[in-house]
Amino acid sequence: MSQSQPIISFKDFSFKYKTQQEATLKHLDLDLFPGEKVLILGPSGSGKTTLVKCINGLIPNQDKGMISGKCVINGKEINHTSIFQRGNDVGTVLQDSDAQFVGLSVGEDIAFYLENKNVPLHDMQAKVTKAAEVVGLDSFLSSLPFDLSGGQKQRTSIAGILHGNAPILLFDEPLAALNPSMSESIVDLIDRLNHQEHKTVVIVEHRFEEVLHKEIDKIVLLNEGQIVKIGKPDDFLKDDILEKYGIRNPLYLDALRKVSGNLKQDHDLWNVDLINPSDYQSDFQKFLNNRSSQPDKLTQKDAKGIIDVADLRYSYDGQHQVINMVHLHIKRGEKISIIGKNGSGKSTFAKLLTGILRPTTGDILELGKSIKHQTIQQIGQQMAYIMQDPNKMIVKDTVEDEVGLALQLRGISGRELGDRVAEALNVTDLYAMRHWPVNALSYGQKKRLTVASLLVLNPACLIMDEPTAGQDFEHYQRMMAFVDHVIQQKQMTLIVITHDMQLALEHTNRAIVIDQGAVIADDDPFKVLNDKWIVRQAGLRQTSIYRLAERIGVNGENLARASINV
Ligand SMILES: Nc1ncnc2c1ncn2[C@@H]1O[C@H](COP(=O)(O)OP(=O)(O)OP(=O)(O)O)[C@@H](O)[C@H]1O
Ligand SMILES: Nc1ncnc2c1ncn2[C@@H]1O[C@H](COP(=O)(O)OP(=O)(O)OP(=O)(O)O)[C@@H](O)[C@H]1O
Repeated sequence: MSQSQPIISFKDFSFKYKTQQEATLKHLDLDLFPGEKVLILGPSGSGKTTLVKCINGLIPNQDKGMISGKCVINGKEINHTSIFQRGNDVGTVLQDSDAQFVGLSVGEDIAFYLENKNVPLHDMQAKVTKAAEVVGLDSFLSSLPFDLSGGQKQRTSIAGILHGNAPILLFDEPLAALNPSMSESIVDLIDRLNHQEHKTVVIVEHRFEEVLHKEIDKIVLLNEGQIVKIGKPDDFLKDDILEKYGIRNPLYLDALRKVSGNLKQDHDLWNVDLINPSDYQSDFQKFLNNRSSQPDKLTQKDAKGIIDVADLRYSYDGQHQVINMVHLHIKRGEKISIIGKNGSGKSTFAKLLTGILRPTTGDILELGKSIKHQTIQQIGQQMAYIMQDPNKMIVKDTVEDEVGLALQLRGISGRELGDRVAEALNVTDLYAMRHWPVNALSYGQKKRLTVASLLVLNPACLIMDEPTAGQDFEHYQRMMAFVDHVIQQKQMTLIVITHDMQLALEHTNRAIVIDQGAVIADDDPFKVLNDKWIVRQAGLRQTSIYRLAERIGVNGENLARASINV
């Protein structure tokens, strides 16, 4: 790789948003060279997205503020380049794929990027079809954006940049909405664009283990708007620097550290396939001999049922069956993950449980009663649905008003209202902030607020859509410790919809796997991930711990259970 001229260069660069008192990026010095693949890591709020915006032109063209120092992208200073000119140098995939849709259909959206380059029509059709095939959306070319699942939208925006001419590609959390096996394919695809088309690639992603599926040239670690360290992945993995900054190491490295104490330093640590298994075999055998490989006793054996699904079917258009579930029984106190491919029907199922959608045929019994004749408010009283983005749920201006809203709508007032709001605020650790305006809360606090505003109703079940997506490890741990605490204190059932296999293993004791609307597995999550057929069929990923077990020659399910439960 020629290191003559950087393609992205920051020299003593600072940026302060117009509305902020202090600079968000401070005195950055960073050179990235043509053909490099770079990962930007850092805790939440460290300035990663702000850095991305400087590269793709949103700063200073859309987000105004004060710049000092110099930032040059492909030979042009950012102060003197419009956002359209920058589009020729930089292709971007954003975290919020809703915001990126410009076409009326998937095909139009992908084509939009080619139209700009005056591609002849027949070439364009072939290129659009090819791009859609690469991301597994060829049968969705005429679908409307609003008819797509979250992950399908994200795949469309990735397809859109495949045939552009921009030499720099930016990916801001590209994997957050993708099912695990698709995210592996996207990491492969990014690697091909980097190696075969010589694109310079900059990725921001919290799912570090999944990005490391292919080699990264350089990691830039940011904290509070400053660069803490630049280096190769192994420079970060051999000690605990990432954990210090709230970033989680790959699971297999955690296991190696727990079991063997010190890592053998002479290996490439970034890839589980490059470690030397014989170095670790006896340590792992000893470790497993000393530990139980039995699943946690399911304390819910005698618990009451709260959800019964009977011959449930749902279709949006009267033709395609999106949900097709024969039978499902869920008890009080269970902690369940719903996992499966993008578009398999997970969100549709959650919307049926909460009364947002109504079954085409069949029924759901909740606490023994059919939901057929219940209103959405009545169902919501027992089934609390927490969407992924708290900003889409909050309607009131202050914390206390938001939490009281659901009770007021049900005619509750006076002392009872005050007591129940105070209790929910206490459980969620928001009582001290009860008079705060909602917009002064951080993302994590807003998420807790959405939980509080549904907890006041004393629901039987908390249904959470990707509770930890887009959050760094520290926030992830805090969020899940909080959820575990609430569930236990209130004896509730937890249902999480997630693509995060680590979350399913660590915080749930039953995984329901959905494929094309049907349940194809329903078991202990450690067992589910040990079944290669299910993993492949449902687009899951075993996590690096199972691969480590395979290399060392021990049982993957036992190793994952023992090392995660240490
Ligand atoms: N449009 C904006 N106007 C004012 N301040 C902003 C704006 N966008 C971001 N900030 C501030 O800049 C800081 C860094 O935000 P940024 O989104 O760059 O962080 P991040 O590292 O990408 O975080 P995350 O991992 O949570 O996405 C935050 O403290 C935020 O308050
Ligand atoms: N409003 C809608 N109208 C028509 N079809 C829809 C609509 N919403 C979703 N679909 C389709 O229903 C299927 C299931 O979508 P759903 O959102 O339930 O999937 P999911 O498993 O939650 O996916 P993801 O993991 O990507 O969030 C998909 O094929 C999707 O295209």
